[in-house]
Amino acid sequence: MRIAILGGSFDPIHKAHLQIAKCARKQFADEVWFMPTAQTPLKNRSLSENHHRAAMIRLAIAPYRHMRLSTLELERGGASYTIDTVQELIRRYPQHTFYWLIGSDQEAQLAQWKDIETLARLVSICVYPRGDQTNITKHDFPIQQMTMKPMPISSTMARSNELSILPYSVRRYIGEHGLYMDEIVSHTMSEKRFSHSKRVAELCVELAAVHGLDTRQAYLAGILHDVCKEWPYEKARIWMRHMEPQWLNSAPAIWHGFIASRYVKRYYQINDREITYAIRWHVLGSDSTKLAMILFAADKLERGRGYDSSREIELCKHNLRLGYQEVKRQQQAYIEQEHKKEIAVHE
Ligand SMILES: Nc1ncnc2c1ncn2[C@@H]1O[C@H](COP(=O)(O)OP(=O)(O)OP(=O)(O)O)[C@@H](O)[C@H]1O
Ligand SMILES: O=C(O)c1ccc[n+]([C@@H]2O[C@H](COP(=O)([O-])O)[C@@H](O)[C@H]2O)c1
Repeated sequence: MRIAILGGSFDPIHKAHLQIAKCARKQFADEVWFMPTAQTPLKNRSLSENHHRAAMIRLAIAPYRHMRLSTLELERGGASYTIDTVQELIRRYPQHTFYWLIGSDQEAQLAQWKDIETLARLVSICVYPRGDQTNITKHDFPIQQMTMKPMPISSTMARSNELSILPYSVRRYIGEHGLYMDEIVSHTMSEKRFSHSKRVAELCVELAAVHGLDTRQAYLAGILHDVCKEWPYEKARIWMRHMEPQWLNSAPAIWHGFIASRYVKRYYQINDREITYAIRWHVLGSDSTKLAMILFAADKLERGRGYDSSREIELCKHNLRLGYQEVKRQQQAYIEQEHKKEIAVHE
């Protein structure tokens, strides 16, 4: 059989990866195998855990009969040099002919690949166009230029909050496991607010650990709680009108909790009700769940707020309900004051 291999970090797999595989299948290959790297040579970024990247590939290729996942490089570990992989594939499957698929950004780097000339003798290297890149690099070895309608997308874009470039199943997986959330959230807000969100998430984890709660849930609630806070007023109003009409006449300063609880569910596929409930009530406060009390308190008490909150933090650790009530009492006056100001501005 003719087997086309698409190697990559797949952190995460996106729609252009699938498109390359579909084109290869249509153009010449009997099967396309996805080969996630353990460590990608020529890239320094540390990758998400192997099992997550492999699971997302499995989900993305599930609808396609001629696509498979190979975990050969993940199992081998270390730097994933393609020459080592191809030699191993030929040894294991002498009956097959192998082709190596790359995007045109990789073509420009081929001269730096380990033993590239030997590699080019063992497999046909097939280059798919990427974005609007049209330069064709000259090589001393043969390259097949393939055709595909260019798709200017990347895993980096997905990790920067452009989740529509991912198959739906992969989006769901990311939400379910809270992958990339720091990086994604950092692209939705100012640096200052992101630093605040990080500190809230860390304090949520600290308090959750003391009270025996799931620290992963606590971290996600903290990092996501302000994800809609910097939305423009008109955009926030549209969401409130459609999703939360009963709160539309409340102060806009308190909307972002309601909006974020809906938004993280819809856009990030965070379906964990503990998390969405805590986010929903982080501005007004709710003592219905421990996580909601923790997030409310951590938002006000995180250590970068510019005042000494150590007494209240200790109180929250010692007795969460008492700590929460104390913070709520201190915040009540502030919220009422903000409410009055907002009404005055928008009347
Ligand atoms: N939009 C695209 N068009 C064509 N080829 C692509 C595209 N995206 C990725 N590829 C190719 O798929 C292979 C695997 O890519 P990889 O998993 O590193 O994704 P990536 O989007 O480049 O990731 P990152 O943004 O993290 O660098 C590489 O050969 C790459 O050139
Ligand atoms: O073998 C090499 O020297 C080599 C150098 C750079 C990249 N590669 C392979 O190219 C594929 C795409 O890499 P990347 O950086 O786009 O994730 C992946 O399978 C890498 O192992 C291989």
